[in-house]
Amino acid sequence: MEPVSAAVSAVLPAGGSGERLGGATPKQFCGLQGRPLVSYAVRAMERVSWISDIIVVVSPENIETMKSIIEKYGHKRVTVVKGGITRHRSIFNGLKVFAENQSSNRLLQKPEVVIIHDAVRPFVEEDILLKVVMAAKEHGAAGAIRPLVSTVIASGEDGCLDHSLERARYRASEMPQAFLFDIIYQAYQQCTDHDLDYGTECLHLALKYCKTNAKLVEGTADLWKVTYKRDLYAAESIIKDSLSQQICIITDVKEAVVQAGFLLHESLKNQVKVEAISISLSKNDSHLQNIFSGECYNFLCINDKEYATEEIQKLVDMLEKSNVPLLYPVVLILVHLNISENISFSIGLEELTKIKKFAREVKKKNILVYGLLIQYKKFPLNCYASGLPILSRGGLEWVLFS
Ligand SMILES: Nc1ccn([C@@H]2O[C@H](COP(=O)(O)OP(=O)(O)OP(=O)(O)O)[C@@H](O)[C@H]2O)c(=O)n1
Ligand SMILES: O=C(CO)[C@H](O)[C@H](O)COP(=O)(O)O
Repeated sequence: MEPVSAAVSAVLPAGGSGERLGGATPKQFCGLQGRPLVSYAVRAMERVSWISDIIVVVSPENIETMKSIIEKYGHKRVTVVKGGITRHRSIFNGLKVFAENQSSNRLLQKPEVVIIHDAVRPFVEEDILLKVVMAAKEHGAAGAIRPLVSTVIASGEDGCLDHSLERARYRASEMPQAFLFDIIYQAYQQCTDHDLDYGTECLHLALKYCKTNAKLVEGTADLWKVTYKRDLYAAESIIKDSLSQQICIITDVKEAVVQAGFLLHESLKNQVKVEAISISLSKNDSHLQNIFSGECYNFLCINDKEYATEEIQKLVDMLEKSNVPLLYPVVLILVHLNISENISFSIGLEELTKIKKFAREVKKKNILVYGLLIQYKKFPLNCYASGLPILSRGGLEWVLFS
């Protein structure tokens, strides 16, 4: 991705009470797949290397909750700031940490561009962040927009239709938005109490107080804001869907095994997102921990060892130690690679029975273990395994065995 030549930080307002969603827990702290909604938004920002500081603004009673979320999910570069009674007041508090010395927070380096993004919009990608930041650098302000779903109408005092807007001419203002820091900060400083208490649009403040016409950037459909209960269900389905599309390939250090990992990556990459190809299970501890905490639930463990159960046991132990919530089944595919010239598959019946027993055991913990035998040759071979499904692609031939 194109490097960003500006200091960029982000403010995530998360200080609301989620009245429209209802329930005792504000929506930003509701768990989706065991992880609070706000943590997804923080992670989306954190993954972007060119964002320096991430300010999360929460109501005073939720400061400790937010700090424990940061601790639990290992969030980095995050500062928690006390919110206000409205969204605009919360955002203003977030911006102040870059411009004014606060008693409870150290002064952070003022960015050239600041991103403002609701903490309840978890699916923001680097691509759209980059677009709004670049547009803000050029125009002073920018925000993501979407086509309107419904037509906007105005009702008269009698409760009857007064007029309706031509839908094609209007857009829904979404997030992320980005601003030259000085513009948005000056705008907030000039705001009236009425703006701070009733305003809903940051882009409008930049226009009203700094004469800055924001550039509007077409956003993706999943930038919508979790507002009602149904949105939580929708967000959870999107998360589940994306988890099922991610896979981590773990290989042994041997060249042929690593090569097979890359070949599998090649053949899988159009269908799934390959998170990482990690070499060696034991040596890459912290690398794997990151993958676990990034909530990858599918693993392909390739090796050519005769006793592969030990390898998969190691992975299960690491997974359990990582405390990743196993609410969603983890799928471990143990690939036994036969790179020898021997045509018959080299896994013994004893080892096979052991793997099957192991698979039955870990299934109780919501970990599903499957085994795959792959005959790895430069040319197609005849596979010998009666009654078992056989797939073949290029120099790989594989047989599902568990
Ligand atoms: N005093 C407030 C109010 C809102 N927000 C944040 O602004 C974002 C968008 O606001 P909205 O969806 O309206 O959240 P709530 O105010 O919590 O929802 P509701 O209007 O249904 O009460 C949310 O991340 C919310 O936590 C905030 O930081 N401080
Ligand atoms: O819609 C918006 C565009 O600026 C904001 O993202 C914000 O979510 C509006 O907040 P509220 O729902 O409280 O009016």
